[in-house]
Amino acid sequence: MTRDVLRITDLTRRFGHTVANDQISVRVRSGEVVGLLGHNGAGKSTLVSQVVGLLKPDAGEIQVGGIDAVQNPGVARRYVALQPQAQTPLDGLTPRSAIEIAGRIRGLSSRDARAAATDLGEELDIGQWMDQRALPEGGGLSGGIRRLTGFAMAVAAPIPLLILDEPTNDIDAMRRRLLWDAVRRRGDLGSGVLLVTHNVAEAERVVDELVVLERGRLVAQGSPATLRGTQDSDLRVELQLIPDGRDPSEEGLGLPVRRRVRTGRRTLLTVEADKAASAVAWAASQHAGGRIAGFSLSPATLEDAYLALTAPAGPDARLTGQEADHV
Ligand SMILES: Nc1ncnc2c1ncn2[C@@H]1O[C@H](COP(=O)(O)OP(=O)(O)OP(=O)(O)O)[C@@H](O)[C@H]1O
Repeated sequence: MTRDVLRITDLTRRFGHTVANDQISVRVRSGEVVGLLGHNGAGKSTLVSQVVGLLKPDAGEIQVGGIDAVQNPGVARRYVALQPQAQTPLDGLTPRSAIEIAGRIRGLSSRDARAAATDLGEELDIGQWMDQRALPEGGGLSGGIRRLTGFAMAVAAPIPLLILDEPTNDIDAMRRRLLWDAVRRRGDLGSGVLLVTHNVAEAERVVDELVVLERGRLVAQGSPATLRGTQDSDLRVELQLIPDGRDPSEEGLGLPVRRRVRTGRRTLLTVEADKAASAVAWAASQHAGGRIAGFSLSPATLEDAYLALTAPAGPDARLTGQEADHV
């Protein structure tokens, strides 16, 4: 039976006049990967810092593995492993020794810690750097290898709750894929995973649930399919706008559009599959008339929905949100 390894209820934290977390409720069950999304300053790190006892909430509750983490942060901390957003300090250590130390701190025997380090070196394809020493000021090991070592340290021993804060920063595309697989595997092995990321497109493939924060508030929560808010058959028409930035879709296409999101010189239109032919015909005529620079058709993605959910308000907004239902 799955159980909650993290239960956050009405969590509120202020810094002066800034409400960094405003009555946020989130749960993570064992075996579940929950993505925490939000733009810079949305309140993600503030939430994580409170879960691991680095900050005290102004109000609300945090339970980690059934322990009250606000009243007993030291006890709750035993149930959590955190890979922080900042690089883990490694100077003077090799990845192998750092991972072994992390495993020993988490209660593994020296033999099991050695085996865990070797296995993680293979899983993340960092075997060739495992015995290379990290030197001061970023010497000895690249940022990506340091980041992967930080991940391996967090997962060196099984843990009920794993918190990963931007684990894919600095990592090349091939190893990023290995890392996402490794994250999913930790969930499948029974950990609850809270994954803080900006990488919506890649996270979509590994998360069970998503929580979206925007300026301290929880603005959406649910499975990727729910948040996409569209049918699987829906399609996305992407318009590349001409340099003067005019968007002819603002004047209407003459057909229903589920969602319209503008980012810079790009507009993303989500349309039902049976309207795709009309939408493409419209886009082709706009292109032929020189009113757009180009267009493409592809499946609707979670990223489009995320951009719409977190669109800034106001007349100067560069994004147009979900209220643009029919254009
Ligand atoms: N120690 C602090 N003192 C004052 N304000 C703070 C402090 N920590 C965070 N804030 C403010 O709280 C808000 C949320 O910040 P937080 O770091 O939690 O966002 P975030 O979603 O983690 O951002 P990022 O993606 O950039 O890491 C921001 O407005 C930030 O300026």
